[in-house]
Amino acid sequence: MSTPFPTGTILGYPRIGRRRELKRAVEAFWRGEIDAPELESRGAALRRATRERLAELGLGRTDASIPESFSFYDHVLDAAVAVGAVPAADLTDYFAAARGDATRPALEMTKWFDSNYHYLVPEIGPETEFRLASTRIVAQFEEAVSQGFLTRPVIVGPVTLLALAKPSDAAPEGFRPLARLAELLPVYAELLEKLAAAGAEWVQLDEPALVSESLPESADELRAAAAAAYGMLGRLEARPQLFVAAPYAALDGTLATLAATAVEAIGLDLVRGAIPGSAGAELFDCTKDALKTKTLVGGVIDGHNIWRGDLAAAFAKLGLLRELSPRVAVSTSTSLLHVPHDVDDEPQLDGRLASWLAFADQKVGQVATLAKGLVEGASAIDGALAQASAALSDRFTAPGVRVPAVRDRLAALTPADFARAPYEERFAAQQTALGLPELPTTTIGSFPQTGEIRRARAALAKGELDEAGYTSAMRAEISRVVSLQEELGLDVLVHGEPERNDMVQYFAESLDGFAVTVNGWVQSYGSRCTRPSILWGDVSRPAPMTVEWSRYAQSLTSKPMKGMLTGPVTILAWSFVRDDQPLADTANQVALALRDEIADLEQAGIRIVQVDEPALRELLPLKRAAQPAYLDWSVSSFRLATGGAHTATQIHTHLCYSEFGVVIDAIRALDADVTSIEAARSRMEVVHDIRRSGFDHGVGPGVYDIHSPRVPSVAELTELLRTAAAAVTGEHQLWVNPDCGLKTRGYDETVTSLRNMVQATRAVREGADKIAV
Ligand SMILES: Nc1nc2c(c(=O)[nH]1)N[C@@H](CNc1ccc(C(=O)N[C@@H](CCC(=O)N[C@@H](CCC(=O)N[C@@H](CCC(=O)O)C(=O)O)C(=O)O)C(=O)O)cc1)CN2
Ligand code: MET
Ligand SMILES: [Zn+2]
Repeated sequence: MSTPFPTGTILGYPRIGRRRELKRAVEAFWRGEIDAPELESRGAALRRATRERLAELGLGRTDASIPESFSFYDHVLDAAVAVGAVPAADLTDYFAAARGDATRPALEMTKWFDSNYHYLVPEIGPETEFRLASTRIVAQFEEAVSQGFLTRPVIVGPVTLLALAKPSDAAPEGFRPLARLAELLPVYAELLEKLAAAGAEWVQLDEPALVSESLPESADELRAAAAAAYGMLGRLEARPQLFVAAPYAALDGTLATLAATAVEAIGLDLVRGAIPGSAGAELFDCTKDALKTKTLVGGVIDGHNIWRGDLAAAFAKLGLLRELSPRVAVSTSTSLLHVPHDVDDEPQLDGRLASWLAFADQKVGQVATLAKGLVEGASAIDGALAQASAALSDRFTAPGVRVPAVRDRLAALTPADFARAPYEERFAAQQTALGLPELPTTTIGSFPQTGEIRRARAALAKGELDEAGYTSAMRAEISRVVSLQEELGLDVLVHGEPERNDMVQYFAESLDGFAVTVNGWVQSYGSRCTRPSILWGDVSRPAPMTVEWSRYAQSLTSKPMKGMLTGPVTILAWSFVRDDQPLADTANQVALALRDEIADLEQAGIRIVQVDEPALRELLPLKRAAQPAYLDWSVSSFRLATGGAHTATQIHTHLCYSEFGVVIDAIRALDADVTSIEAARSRMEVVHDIRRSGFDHGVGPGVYDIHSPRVPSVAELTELLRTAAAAVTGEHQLWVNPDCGLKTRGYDETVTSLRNMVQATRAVREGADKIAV
């Protein structure tokens, strides 16, 4: 008799640690302060604490309900290393693959589905040799066993690993890594056999690629791959039972594909997707029959947001799932990687707001509650369901959630509020107002966030430094950054953003309708974390947010100083957002606050304002049918934010994190006067996309990659600029800038890189007649 699937589980748990212990440990290792054995032992201590905590919160110690989802840096990298696709003999190699070193550049990093988590993109070609190169996950399972746990190892599935990989440099034109599936599967088979031999009852294979319509592979191709993969792995003799999880959206027709294989359990995201067989999610009879033999793991607790939510509705979904199979379990919709650890760890949060929230630990508690309901019947959890419902009603009616003045202002908007004067008119007015040279040089906003800056902010928070002391420290930094830019010869300056802990949290701290956390860290990539703000009520701006810093910065120079704001879509994407009204309405509330800020910046003498929207692509729905509506409201909110700017005020926007192809029309529709865009890692490919799209406003394709400490040479920058200048000709202006903000870089490399950038620009300007037009 094999062990049944646990009645309650989660797809994964935060791995950074309640106090960012993992960040501290890996960064200490990188600095050479601790050695590999010490890092290993700190990792082990964290894993042990996680298992103990999850058991305390109600997951079973020995029923495979605790996921083994630890990673030192990234779970996609872990899977790629395990199958030999990315060579890494030890931890030093492993981090070198992630971050680059003297011998190799870092792997590319990109967004994990529609989240603010970034994974490393493995490079796979016809030459890649797959072999079981690391059994770290087996060792972790054995480590758990030695502590008295029977956990459930979690691995990125073979289809997702290949679908997320990119072709290696050696691959021929048109090659897709998924073509290597047949050679990869035996390695997964070997790993599964080793896990079975170690005593694993269940293994979780994460296959979010199966829900996405935003990958190069078509749904048919992904389905065929899933059929091949789980057909083969299902037929293995000595294997653990397989749980295939499909988080982030509905499985749609791929559910039938998985149902037809021998996998024992299927995880459905029932927060994003409907119950199979319900309206709009039809099921054929043969699939219905096949599902009766599977455990259906209902992801009814939202892993991607922090609301306590409607627990009774979640339980009702499980009831509907039971009509499809006698074996139903409750889970989170996604890994809890996207949420902070514990609401009870936020003493500064308003008690009423806190009662509406569930972070990872509270969500585990919710899973345990619903599991109890599944086993003992609804009456056993009546009280808990009623409490959650009461908190939900309280949330919808509390003061600040619906503010009449904010709502009246939104209701009174007209189409004119979303449009500026025609571009040609703006262009002429701005040329007169700004008098910029050809190929104007600028940066994206932030300068390096030094330890000194962060320490000043920490001292302010602890009361060791007063407001005046903090302001003068930040002003001193702004003044240094302005002098540096003048010395470098840049044309459009920035103040450097030293006063911002984060480009979203900073605004959340000064807007009504938001709350911020103290310990609510969420991993963004590797050791980097953010504390997403909580957007719980109607948004308004009690006072100007950036004006005094910008006014001060402009007072130091006669060159134009860019005002620097974060756009509505990005503020939403990087916060936890209320779910009681359409995102479009929330975005427009944020937009109005930004619109007022732009007016105040103009009053303060600022002639250029940049409104960053790096997350425009991130929030794009995974399902095609939902994309047009998203693009419509996201573009509108940006236009509302910027639509009040004077004709002579130049509006810039900035986007990063690649794959612009699909959103290029939306970028054009933003109608920003100048758009700076990540391009260096793709060697300016994006410039051609821009040209093909008929984009005719100003554009600044990033000429160097700020995610790497490497300093680009003048020669290489000149070459890139010539490429860009040849592609971007016509009525609009080409701008020269790095890929993104410089906050994660050090000063040494920043200064040299910018110096080279300015020198390359001068070379291209002087040789302008030699550029093909
Ligand atoms: N929200 C968000 N998402 C984003 C980005 C972004 O900038 N913001 N950029 C892209 C890439 N993602 C990134 C995410 C985080 C960081 C990052 O640098 N994070 C910092 C924290 C930034 C922060 O909030 N800093 C605070 C708190 C800093 C801190 O840790 N202070 C120390 C004390 C000070 C000291 O001694 O250093 C402490 O609390 O222990 C501040 O400056 O005030 C980190 O992990 O280290 C960078 C890029 C995409 N998504
Ligand atoms: N203005 C911001 C900065 O320079 C834009 C960053 S986009 C992730 O840091
Ligand atoms: Zn950026």
